Amino acid sequence: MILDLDIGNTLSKWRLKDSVSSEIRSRGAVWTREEWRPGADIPDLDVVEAVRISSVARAAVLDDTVALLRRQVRHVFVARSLPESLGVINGYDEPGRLGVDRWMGVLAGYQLAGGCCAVDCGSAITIDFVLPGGTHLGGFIIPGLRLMKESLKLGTRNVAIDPDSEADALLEPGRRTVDAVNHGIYMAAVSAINRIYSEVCDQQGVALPMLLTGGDARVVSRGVRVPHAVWPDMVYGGLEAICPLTFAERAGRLAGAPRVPEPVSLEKIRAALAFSALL
Ligand SMILES: Nc1ncnc2c1ncn2[C@@H]1O[C@H](COP(=O)(O)OP(=O)(O)OP(=O)(O)O)[C@@H](O)[C@H]1O
Ligand SMILES: CC(C)(CO)[C@@H](O)C(=O)NCCC(=O)O
Ligand SMILES: [K+]
Repeated sequence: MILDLDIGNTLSKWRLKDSVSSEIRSRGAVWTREEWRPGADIPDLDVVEAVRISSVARAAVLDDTVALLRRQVRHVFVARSLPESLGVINGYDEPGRLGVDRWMGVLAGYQLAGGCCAVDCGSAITIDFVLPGGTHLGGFIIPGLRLMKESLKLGTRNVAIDPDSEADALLEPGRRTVDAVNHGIYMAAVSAINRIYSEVCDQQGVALPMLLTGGDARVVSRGVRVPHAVWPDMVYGGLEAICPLTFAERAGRLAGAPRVPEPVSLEKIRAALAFSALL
């Protein structure tokens, strides 16, 4: 079995992948904390022959995790943000400072779609761009839905947006605090994503497919007007691409990859942008 780990600021997500059939056998998430201890909600390491890790947690958390895993697993691969990988040139002035989860998303997106806009809706919402030739332009970082809500301190932090809510209902003015906050932060997130996408496609003169991932991807997806696909395993896709282990991975097949969405024409994007500029 291969253990893939995506250690975020809030949650550490894991999945177990069969190294022969490439099937995903199980998955889970635990709070990111001081030490990653096998327990009830963590897979049995005895069956694991290789681990691949993407971590944006503090260095000490990663070091402890790696030390613990190395005692029981032979191959432990830790992904890093590099100046160039798999034909993608990292757009950061200091490439190592780009969050490795973003780098994994960009590599997966490029492998699947060529140029694309990779959006990760987690603790933060990150919006990254890579052009068809492999130039990563950099991106945008805004607070995620939960962070936005917590920062308001209106006693609404425990009432999450119902992931099954209709996007249209979320766009109505709220008539109580919890709705005003939930609808407000939702609008802030989706309108930022729509606008940033249009601005960058306009600047670059190219209509790019959009891919969405992260804990809030499903609910955000309902409000994003730009054609896009949700790819829950996009960060894992980057790990598969950069450190292929199974037969399918070596052949370039990324687990759970969606169909590449067809972007609308650049003319339409520009027309929408020109219209918003008038408002
Ligand atoms: N069980 C859960 N616990 C906490 N957050 C959850 C849960 N389920 C969904 N979420 C949502 O997912 C978001 C967290 O995103 P994600 O799962 O991608 O991990 P993260 O560790 O916070 O992200 P990052 O990698 O950006 O640090 C939160 O904003 C929250 O709204
Ligand atoms: C932005 C987050 C928190 C998103 O998970 C992560 O990618 C990170 O810590 N990045 C480092 C800063 C940067 O990417 O510029
Ligand atoms: K993330």
